[in-house]
Amino acid sequence: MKQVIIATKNAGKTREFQALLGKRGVEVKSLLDFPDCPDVEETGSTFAENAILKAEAMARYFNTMVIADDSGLSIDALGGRPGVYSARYAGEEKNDQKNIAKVLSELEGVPFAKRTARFHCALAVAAPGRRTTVVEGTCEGYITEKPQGENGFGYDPIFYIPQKGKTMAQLSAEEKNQISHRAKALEKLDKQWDEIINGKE
Ligand SMILES: O=P(O)(O)OP(=O)(O)OP(=O)(O)OC[C@H]1O[C@@H](n2cnc3c(O)ncnc32)[C@H](O)[C@@H]1O
Ligand SMILES: [Mg+2]
Repeated sequence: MKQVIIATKNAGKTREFQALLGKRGVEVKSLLDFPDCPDVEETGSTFAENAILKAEAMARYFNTMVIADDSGLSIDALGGRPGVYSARYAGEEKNDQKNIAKVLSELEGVPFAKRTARFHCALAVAAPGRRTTVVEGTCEGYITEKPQGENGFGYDPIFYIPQKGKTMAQLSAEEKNQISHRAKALEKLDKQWDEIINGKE
């Protein structure tokens, strides 16, 4: 089975890529399999910039093709925050519960109709000697008033999807992988998948 390195240290993302790419006949390694690999500073101001930074740094480090995911939540009533700061919104320790608590307190008193938000995912594919490609996907929803559901990771317990009548964390992994920002971005790579995997320009 062909292997692909996903340049992420996030266990939740890693599980989703294992399912999403498993379906495409690809085995996923993440940076959790390479504990010595360096951290890449996410200094970009967009998801795409950060995905490119992570993908290109890790493609150089491993000297092979890698895919990086930079993602996050944009809340309209907060002017798009937490945005590219989603992972570390409540501090450098990247604590999901604290991030959720901060968002909920900032949204206190905002009525449901004004709690619109979207998840973004930018995927960058980088390989030595090849042009880096970026694709993006989004998923629309509303921020709830309290967390609900145990599945997924990050902000999933407070992200309500009207079409499902559930939060992202109340969906099964399979259901999330049909509608998520990550799944949507990955679908955009499907046309070039053969080239990506086989390393053709
Ligand atoms: O940079 P890597 O190592 O990939 O891991 P990270 O967790 O730091 O990842 P990002 O920099 O892309 O930040 C993404 C954050 O956005 C949130 N997020 C992204 N995708 C999500 C999803 O599918 N469900 C819930 N929250 C998500 C979550 O808080 C993530 O930590
Ligand atoms: Mg990160």
